[in-house]
Amino acid sequence: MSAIDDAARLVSDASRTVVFTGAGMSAESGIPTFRDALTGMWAEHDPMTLASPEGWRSDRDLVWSWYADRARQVRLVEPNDGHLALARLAVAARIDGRAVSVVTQNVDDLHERAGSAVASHLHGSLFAPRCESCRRPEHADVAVADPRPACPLCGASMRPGVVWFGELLPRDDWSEASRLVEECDLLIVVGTSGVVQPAASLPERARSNGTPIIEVNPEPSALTPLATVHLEGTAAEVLPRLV
Ligand SMILES: CC(C)NC(=O)[C@H](Cc1c[nH]c2ccccc12)NC(=O)[C@H](CCCC/N=C(/NCCC(=O)O)S[C@H]1O[C@H](COP(=O)(O)OP(=O)(O)OC[C@H]2O[C@@H](n3cnc4c(N)ncnc43)[C@H](O)[C@@H]2O)[C@@H](O)[C@H]1O)NC(=O)OCc1ccccc1
Repeated sequence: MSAIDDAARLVSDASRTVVFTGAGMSAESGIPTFRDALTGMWAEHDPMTLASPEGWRSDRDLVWSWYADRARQVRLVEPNDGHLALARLAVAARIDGRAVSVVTQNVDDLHERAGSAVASHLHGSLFAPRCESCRRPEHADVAVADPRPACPLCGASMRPGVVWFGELLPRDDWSEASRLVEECDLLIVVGTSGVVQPAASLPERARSNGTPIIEVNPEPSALTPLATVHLEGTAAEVLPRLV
């Protein structure tokens, strides 16, 4: 039996599937992966600096503009066949009482725009700006505002609603993701290099529970050794073949 047949059987036998996605999931929509995020005018910046509290404190305008640029980019693209296949998988599963939950590291809204209910945005969202002081949330449209807006309530600066390196993950999203992975009977890992913690510990937890893992990635990743089945291909090519 081929790897795709093995994977398709695991998918059809599972009753509680979790799909854990990274930047590779959105690559075919035209959103560069994190490692390639710095193309064009941002090429001269270090992502870890831009995506950190230190980077923010040293240049709020630069960091805000980077995120506003990324939010505008996401609004210009569409979910790809991989996103659409996952939404279909969840609908098909729900019909016969099974569950498919999406846990993502991505800060774009392409899963939602494809029709998936995202159970957990581990690293926040480009479209959830909030006040850096009173934490007052603002409308998604504020995320693409340039220049950087102030909080209408306390006058402090708005900040992107993402999780920066060195920041704790949103408690509810982390506990929901941990619960779903603990209880799942299949984990599908799509388009992640598996190097960012604590997110990358979730597949390790599934593996230690003996849960089968399907990995979809054109390259080997840090998570490939954990995979029961590694499907060497892209999200938009492979996922439709699992539905
Ligand atoms: C780099 C790493 C070593 N550093 C960390 O993990 C740090 C520090 C750390 C904590 N614990 C540790 C333990 C050990 C070592 C380090 C640490 N973690 C943190 O800081 C976390 C917060 C991490 C969250 C950071 N925010 C992001 N994003 C939001 C912002 C933004 O987006 O700007 S992370 C960001 O990068 C990550 C990128 O990874 P991937 O998604 O995997 O993307 P990547 O580009 O790497 O890979 C793409 C993959 O797709 C594949 N691919 C490409 N095309 C396709 C395709 N078409 N189809 C399928 N696959 C494809 C490629 O082959 C590749 O494999 C994503 O998670 C993304 O969200 N906070 C924290 O732990 O707080 C408490 C604490 C605090 C201080 C000290 C200790 C503890």
